[in-house]
Amino acid sequence: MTVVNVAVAVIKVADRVLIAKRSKQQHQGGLWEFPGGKIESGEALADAIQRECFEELDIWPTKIAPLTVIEHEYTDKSVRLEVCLVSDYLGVPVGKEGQPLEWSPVGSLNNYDFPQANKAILKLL
Ligand SMILES: Nc1nc2c([nH]c(=O)n2[C@H]2C[C@H](O)[C@@H](COP(=O)(O)OP(=O)(O)OP(=O)(O)O)O2)c(=O)[nH]1
Repeated sequence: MTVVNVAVAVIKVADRVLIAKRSKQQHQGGLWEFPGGKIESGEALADAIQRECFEELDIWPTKIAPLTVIEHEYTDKSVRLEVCLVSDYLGVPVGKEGQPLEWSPVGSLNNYDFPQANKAILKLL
C-alpha cells in the first residue's frame, strides 16, 4: 500500500490544544483531528504545516518544532504522520472549511474520538 505523508499540527497555547472535526466524507470522517494534510511533493515539513494551517484555519504558524513521526496502517490506507508542535502563530483560527473547532485542555483530549493513529500523539502531550 502506498504511504500518504501527512503534516500534522498540534497547536498548543497555555495548556489548550486546537482540534478540528473531520467531515463525514473524508477518510476517518466524523472523528476529531489535529489540523493538517498531505505534504506536497518536495515540500518541507514546516512549509506544509504553514500552508495547511493557513488553508484550513486562516492562521500562520511562527513557532514550529518537530514532535514525532507516526506510521500507521488503516485497513484502506497507510499514513505517515509528521507531527509538529505549533506554539505561536499569526491570526485568529477559524474553520475555513466549515469544520467545527475546539480548544481542548490537554487533560480532556481523551474525551474526543480521534483516528487510531492519534493515540500515540495523545500520549506525548
Ligand atoms: N490532518 C490530520 N490527518 C490525520 C490525523 N490522524 C490521522 O490518522 N490522519 C489521517 C487521515 C487521512 O488519511 C490523512 C490526512 O489526509 P488529508 O486530511 O490531507 O486528506 P483526506 O484524505 O482527508 O482528503 P483528500 O485529500 O483525499 O480529499 O491522515 C490528524 O490528526 N490530522
